[in-house]
Amino acid sequence: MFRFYWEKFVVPFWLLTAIAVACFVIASAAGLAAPVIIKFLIDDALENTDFTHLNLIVGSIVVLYLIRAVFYFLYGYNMAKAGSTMIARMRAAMFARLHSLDYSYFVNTSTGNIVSYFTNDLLLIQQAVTVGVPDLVVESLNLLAIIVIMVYFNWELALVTFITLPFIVVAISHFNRKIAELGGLLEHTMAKMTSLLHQAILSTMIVQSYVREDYEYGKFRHQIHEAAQDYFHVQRLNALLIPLVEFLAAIGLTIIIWFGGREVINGDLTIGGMFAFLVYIINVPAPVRKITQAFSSMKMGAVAWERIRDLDRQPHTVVDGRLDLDKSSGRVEFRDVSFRYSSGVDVLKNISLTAEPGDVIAVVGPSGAGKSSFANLLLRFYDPDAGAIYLDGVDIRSLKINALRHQIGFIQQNPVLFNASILENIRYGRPTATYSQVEHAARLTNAHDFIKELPRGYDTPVGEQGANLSGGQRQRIALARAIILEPAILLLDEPTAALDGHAEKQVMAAIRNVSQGRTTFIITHNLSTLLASDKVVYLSGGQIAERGTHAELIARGGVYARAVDRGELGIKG
Ligand SMILES: Nc1ncnc2c1ncn2[C@@H]1O[C@H](COP(=O)(O)OP(=O)(O)OP(=O)(O)O)[C@@H](O)[C@H]1O
Repeated sequence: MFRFYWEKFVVPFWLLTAIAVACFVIASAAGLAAPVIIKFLIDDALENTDFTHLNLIVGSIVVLYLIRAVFYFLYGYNMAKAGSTMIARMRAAMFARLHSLDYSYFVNTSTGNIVSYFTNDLLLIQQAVTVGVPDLVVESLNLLAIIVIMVYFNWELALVTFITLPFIVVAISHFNRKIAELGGLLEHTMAKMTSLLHQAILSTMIVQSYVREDYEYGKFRHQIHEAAQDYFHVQRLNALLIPLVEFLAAIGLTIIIWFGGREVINGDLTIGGMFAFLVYIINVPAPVRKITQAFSSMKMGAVAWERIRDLDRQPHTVVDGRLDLDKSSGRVEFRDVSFRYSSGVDVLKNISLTAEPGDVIAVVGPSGAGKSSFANLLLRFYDPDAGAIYLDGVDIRSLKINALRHQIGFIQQNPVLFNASILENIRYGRPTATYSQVEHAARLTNAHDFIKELPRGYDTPVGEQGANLSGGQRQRIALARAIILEPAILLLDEPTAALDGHAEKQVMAAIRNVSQGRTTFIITHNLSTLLASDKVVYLSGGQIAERGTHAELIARGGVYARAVDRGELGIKG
């Protein structure tokens, strides 16, 4: 646990933390000196009715507390600066790491978990470094100083007074351990709640259309109830802890009054000395409580860090290549490619296929045949288990992933648009594109006319997930976004499947425009596309069952023709 804080916090921010500790030592020394001055007040100034002495002592107390206030501020300032910089760096590194992870990680991990790394877990670490670590260091010093001063003043009284100290330590650590355990539960409940909330926001439309608001609310209410219970248990312990510690401290106080009183009566201790003792003992519970709280906060932070490190532990199955590729011709070859997801059977088996530059290849097949997996391999979201895919004769595993993906304009069934203007969405992959380049891309995809009609033209915000636009409009913007990169290859995964007849026609016209001169793989059920393709590849059970033009395949009367006949491929248009 300490290693984490040492490596991530103390070492990188050694100057800030050292200054902070120095400031604290000064502030603490000023605070601890006050009772000594009060002793002089009682024993000298009051005893001798010396007004000058009294004024001097009062003045010193004001100055001491001023010094304490200033240095406490400087201490808090430096700690906060180091803590917030550390968290900002961690957040940035985590975000960068997130985007470098294999696609399969996102398929297999719940979004709520990932969100919770960035929110709840980072918050726990933030609390640990900005409150826990400094408290542990400075309050330990504080406690040590109090003990040393008390022993120095009167070691016998100090020993008697400290009889209650072990009880205070045991009580506090017992309670804090329980609080930390419950805190862990609360953390878990909060992560589940974040996950539910995230899902609820994403699926509002489905929830409302299926009139399942009550059901969703019921699920959420259950989590709220659980979180409230956990929170209540934590607070109940906290509520019990403080009076208990205060009671134990009061016993310490009583001992001082009794034992110290006897010492004063016997003439072995001055009244001022006894008063100073009382002030110190009152100051003991706070550092003890803070030290044990700091321990549990640091423990929770270290556990959160372990959870976050899940991001670092993910293996890279898709390893980046070294070769750059400026402009591809668009010649793609699948050579004997087989692939399976981590668990399960081969979803693609011995796929061999060549696309010459400019070819339009339609990939068809029943649901589950492996069409999207075929696209995933070309984009290197996964790598084949056997065989290889070549671009311009180079194994794509040797290419830099970024260089490969720059050559491919990828369009999905439901395009993802960012909550920004149309302009920003179209030039997402090429932020330096000029307004006229954006407009040119939009004209090619038949999007310019409808964009011009919008109140703010290219500056119109598309809304969350592009909700301000129709499905066909979203798809044409996504096409413009792909085309502005001038990719050699277009990879279209059922681009019109979610559209009605009119929108489908508009998008298909746009696709015809932009596929000119580009190698195009289109997973489709659209008849006109099948008719216009150079080659139809019929996938079935992960294998290429047949290939040829649509007309050839129909004339052949094989599995493809029979599947079309039986309406199994859902071909329309
Ligand atoms: N991430 C995954 N992990 C495990 N299995 C998967 C994963 N994605 C897809 N599969 C399985 O791989 C097989 C092929 O899926 P794929 O999505 O490639 O089919 P498809 O032809 O595109 O289907 P559809 O037309 O329904 O979209 C299916 O059996 C599917 O269940």
